Amino acid sequence: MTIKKVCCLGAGYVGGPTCSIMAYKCPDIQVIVVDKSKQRIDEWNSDVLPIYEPGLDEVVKQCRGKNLHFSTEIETAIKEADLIFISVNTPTKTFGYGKGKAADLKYVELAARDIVETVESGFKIVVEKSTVPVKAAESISTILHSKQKAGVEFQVLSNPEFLAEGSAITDLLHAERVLIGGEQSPKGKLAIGALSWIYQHWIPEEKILTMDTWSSELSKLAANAFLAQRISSINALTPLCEETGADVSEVAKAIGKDSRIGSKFLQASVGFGGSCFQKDILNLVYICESLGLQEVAAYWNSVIVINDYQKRRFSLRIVHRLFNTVTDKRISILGFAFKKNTGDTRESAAIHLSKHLMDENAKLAIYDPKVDKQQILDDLSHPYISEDPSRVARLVTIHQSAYEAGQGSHALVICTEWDEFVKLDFRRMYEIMEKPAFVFDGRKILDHEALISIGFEVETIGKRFNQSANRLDDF
Ligand SMILES: NC(=O)C1=CN([C@@H]2O[C@H](COP(=O)(O)OP(=O)(O)OC[C@H]3O[C@@H](n4cnc5c(N)ncnc54)[C@H](O)[C@@H]3O)[C@@H](O)[C@H]2O)C=CC1
Ligand SMILES: O=C(O)[C@H]1O[C@H](OP(=O)(O)OP(=O)(O)OC[C@H]2O[C@@H](n3ccc(=O)[nH]c3=O)[C@H](O)[C@@H]2O)[C@H](O)[C@@H](O)[C@@H]1O
Repeated sequence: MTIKKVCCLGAGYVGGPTCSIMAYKCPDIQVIVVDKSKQRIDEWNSDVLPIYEPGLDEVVKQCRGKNLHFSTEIETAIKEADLIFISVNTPTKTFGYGKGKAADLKYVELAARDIVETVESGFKIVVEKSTVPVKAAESISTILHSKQKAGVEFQVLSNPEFLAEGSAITDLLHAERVLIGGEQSPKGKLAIGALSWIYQHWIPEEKILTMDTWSSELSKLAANAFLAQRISSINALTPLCEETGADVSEVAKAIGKDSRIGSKFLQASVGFGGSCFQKDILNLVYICESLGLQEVAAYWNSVIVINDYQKRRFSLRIVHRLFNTVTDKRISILGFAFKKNTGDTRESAAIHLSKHLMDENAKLAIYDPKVDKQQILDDLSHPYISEDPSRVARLVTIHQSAYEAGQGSHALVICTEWDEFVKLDFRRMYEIMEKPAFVFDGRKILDHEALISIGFEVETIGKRFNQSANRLDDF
């Protein structure tokens, strides 16, 4: 079967970049990305794309209007497409059964209903790109088949996405693997073959793994759980390092040399953020609990427990080192995105850190090179973060540069590993700060010895400086 038109429901961090690369690599296919949000589609059609992702602008500019289109005409796009990706959001439920853990499949289900109500004829392949609980494809399939019109046939595939924000374009162009799960029937295999054919435009065939739908769905949750587990494992060693005088970077280097462990994803930090790790692990925990697998649920939940502990611990350390009070002290938060090279703040450690410091009445001067002012204010005004949003207006200011944020502050707190923070002129920064001037490096990116020689008091993750231990004793 030949695919001529592809449509994607959801023009977000996954739908947008994935379809842009698909259009770029498959000039013989028309790709239409649709979204319910007119504002988001308008932005995709403008010069300032709704998401920041290195390399994305160039790809979009090259294909947009040729074989890549962004539209709110959802029905038309669904009707005309041979293959439909569902790439909508699957947030953690905030109400009812499974509140705080289970994935909210409302948007996936609504997308499936949009499809079944719109399609009038032909064989349509529906591809679950969103990250979903195991057996979600089965639910989508049930919805599609329950209202299917005569002359219409659906096949549902699972094709989870493994891109990471900030490197999405490289990840998509050079994917280590593409996973396609589907029914092991002749029609299922036909659909798998059709989706595989699209990817084969740029991904070597041996990197395209095909399997049953449930294994594919579980593999996505498992991959994120394993990645997050590595971060929590290295972070769990950081308090030990700080207590004993060991250096977590040395420990990471030593263990990473063992090829069975490997060196990637061992960067200790203030805690992982992002829209998916926590959400997907909570989802896994919920599935385990629903199946009565309490020990397994507790095992995966501990990854989140350590992450929360790490964020809280770092905030406490800031308060402790600033002589146990930060009330009315100006603290510069450098970086608000959950990692560098993205403007995404979802579940960013900076939000939680800011909350803890606001609870202590600190005045926060925040700077991030890619996050909008309004986004920061919205994040901090969220009811989960500030019971009283007027506190945000009183305590938070947003700045245009690190120096502007640093002016008159008692401490710099590095929350995101932006390259520009490494290149700051710290002598200049030292001059404009209150004394003693503190640096809390939550990302371990700065030259700490150089900072100490300038006169800074330095704290970082997983390493104790003798100087700070002495000062703590003095206090
Ligand atoms: N953000 C990431 O880096 C990754 C995300 N994922 C998964 O991909 C899925 C999407 O994530 P994001 O792109 O980050 O979400 P997002 O929130 O950026 O985008 C989702 C979009 O879907 C739209 N939408 C919702 N229902 C719709 C419908 N019925 N028709 C058309 N549009 C609809 C929303 O308006 C929104 O713009 C999630 O399941 C996530 O877990 C997977 C891998 C990476
Ligand atoms: O399902 C998803 O959404 C995606 O989730 C992650 O991608 P992403 O969250 O975009 O970014 P990561 O690079 O994984 O970083 C996540 C968080 O962990 C932190 N991190 C990462 C690596 C590390 O060694 N230490 C560390 O603290 C980052 O700073 C960031 O806050 C996975 O890496 C992707 O494969 C997956 O597709």
